[in-house]
Amino acid sequence: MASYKTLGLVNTREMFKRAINGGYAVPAFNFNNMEQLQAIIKASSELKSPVILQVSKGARNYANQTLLQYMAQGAVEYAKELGCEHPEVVLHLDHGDSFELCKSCVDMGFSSVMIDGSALPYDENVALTKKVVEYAHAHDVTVEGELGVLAGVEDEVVAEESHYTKPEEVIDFVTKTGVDSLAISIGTSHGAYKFKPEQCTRDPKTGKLVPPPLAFDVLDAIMEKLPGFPIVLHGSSSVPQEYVDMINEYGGKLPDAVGIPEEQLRKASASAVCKINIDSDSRLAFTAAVRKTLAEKPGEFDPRKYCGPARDEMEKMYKHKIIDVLGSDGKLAE
Ligand SMILES: O=C(CO)COP(=O)(O)O
Ligand SMILES: O=C[C@H](O)COP(=O)(O)O
Ligand SMILES: [Zn+2]
Ligand SMILES: [Zn+2]
Repeated sequence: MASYKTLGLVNTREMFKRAINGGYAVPAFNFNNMEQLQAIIKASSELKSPVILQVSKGARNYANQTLLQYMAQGAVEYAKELGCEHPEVVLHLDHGDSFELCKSCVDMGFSSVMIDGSALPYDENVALTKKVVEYAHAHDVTVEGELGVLAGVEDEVVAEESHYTKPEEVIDFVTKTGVDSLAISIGTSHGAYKFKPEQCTRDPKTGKLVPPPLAFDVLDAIMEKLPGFPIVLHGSSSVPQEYVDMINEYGGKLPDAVGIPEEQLRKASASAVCKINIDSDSRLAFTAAVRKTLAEKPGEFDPRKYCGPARDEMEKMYKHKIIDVLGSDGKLAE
């Protein structure tokens, strides 16, 4: 049993209050390996941004839960070495799917957990989320719940089955469960293929796919029901075309990958959306740099020689998100 406070981590409570009042969003970046974590901490520390380190169930299986916990603890110290006197780092469970998993993360020193009951019938989602909240709050750990279903590979939901969050449900859900933040569905989805080509139009000049806009009317209706309440957007990678092109140029095959235009994420960041989840863009940056390096230097077999450039590319991408999209640079409390 470890308390996140002894690990130097913080929960999301104050962080989200400031983000809503300040009109910006805190980046929630997933990590599965050392290079991603280094790039996230370097970007957020140098830019004096609060940051949420997200660990999925898949990440725990891939990297080992104990190792990840110590890595996050080490990340706080690394941030200090980089000149951040009081770093604000949250260690968050992404898409927790059971009470047991959430409990185990709380017990291991996570400062925030998501319980994703969005695919369950409404009453079961309420009951499960409430149970997690009761346990987590007893340890001062904050909880993210979810209403509405995202389309996407990870959710095993096809676009037609996704549905937007119902604004008429949000007050009841938040009141009954006691969650600290709410993930909503307004048209984002997980992965690098957020929209089918037939859902998009094509830019006549570039021939690139232009996705349909997010449902900002639904977001507005939710904000009206829950004034000042922290809202979370999942599936918010923009799938930068430069990475898709680079991957395809160096032997990859990502046809018609398309994400959320950054302009829309900027607009969301200025609203009550105070946490924006980005994972796929990091995978794309990493893969693009590795493919390029190995294609240009076929004799290379030292992983540092291709993971190093991949790490640099991710750091550049994270910095761009922080400065140009979410606006969380310079927002540490210190
Ligand atoms: O929502 C996410 C993690 O929970 C990540 O979304 P992306 O796949 O768009 O990066
Ligand atoms: O929600 C999806 C996140 O991008 C995590 O993905 P993962 O489950 O493959 O680790
Ligand atoms: Zn979900
Ligand atoms: Zn997600």
